[in-house]
Amino acid sequence: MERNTNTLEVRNLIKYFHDPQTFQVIKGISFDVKRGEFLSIVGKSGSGKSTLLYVLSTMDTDYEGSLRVKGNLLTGQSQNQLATFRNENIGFVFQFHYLLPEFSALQNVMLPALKLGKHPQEEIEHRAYESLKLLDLQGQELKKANKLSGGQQQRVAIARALINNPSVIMGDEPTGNLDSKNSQAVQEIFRNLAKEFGQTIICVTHDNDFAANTDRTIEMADGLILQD
Ligand SMILES: Nc1ncnc2c1ncn2[C@@H]1O[C@H](COP(=O)(O)OP(=O)(O)OP(=O)(O)O)[C@@H](O)[C@H]1O
Repeated sequence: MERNTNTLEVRNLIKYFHDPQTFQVIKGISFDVKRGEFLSIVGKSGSGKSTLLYVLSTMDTDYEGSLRVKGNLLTGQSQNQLATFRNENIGFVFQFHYLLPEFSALQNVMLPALKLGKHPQEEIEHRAYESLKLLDLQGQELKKANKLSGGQQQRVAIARALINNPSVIMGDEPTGNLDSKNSQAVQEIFRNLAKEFGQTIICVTHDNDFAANTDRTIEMADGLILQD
């Protein structure tokens, strides 16, 4: 697949919240994200970044406009179809990693692939080891998640996001909980994934250094794109 194909296409996206009064939180935005692009989304608190990411991730389906990922029109698909699509194509990394604390790093990473149910357990385990190795977590595989450092836990969360080999990785403040050294390590990992494997990375961040490290930054203000 060529690098200048679009992984993501957003057209005339509008979203309302109705709590307590109806207001337009996303006011009609359109953009494309290319394969292998590392994109950051920045903007003041309340500008609509997380809301946008929820729509892009297909978790929020209550919007107007259209969303295509890898050429598939996702707007209007059923929750079941979207869940399958997400599991196969989109990886998530959050500020708080939501690992299962009593499960090992390896088990945490294997879970999304077991859930997908497309491959035998031994193959999934092998891929989980590979994924953890890629994130420099060799030797930590069998430790319980709650026995790992914050930076290690976040890298386990990234390994988990990678296990199904998603075309798109989305992060909501993925380094928000890390010190600058660990944050830089995570940025480096994302950059390499984009460059080497052509994965498309989209991260909401408050961190200007993080944004400066990405290929492209979309700045949101009041539900619109202020700068791209
Ligand atoms: N579920 C909801 N119901 C009603 N209003 C909401 C809901 N979620 C968010 N909002 C409002 O929508 C606006 C955009 O919120 P959003 O979380 O997208 O902003 P953000 O740019 O991600 O902010 P931050 O940087 O603080 O995380 C805010 O005014 C917020 O109060």
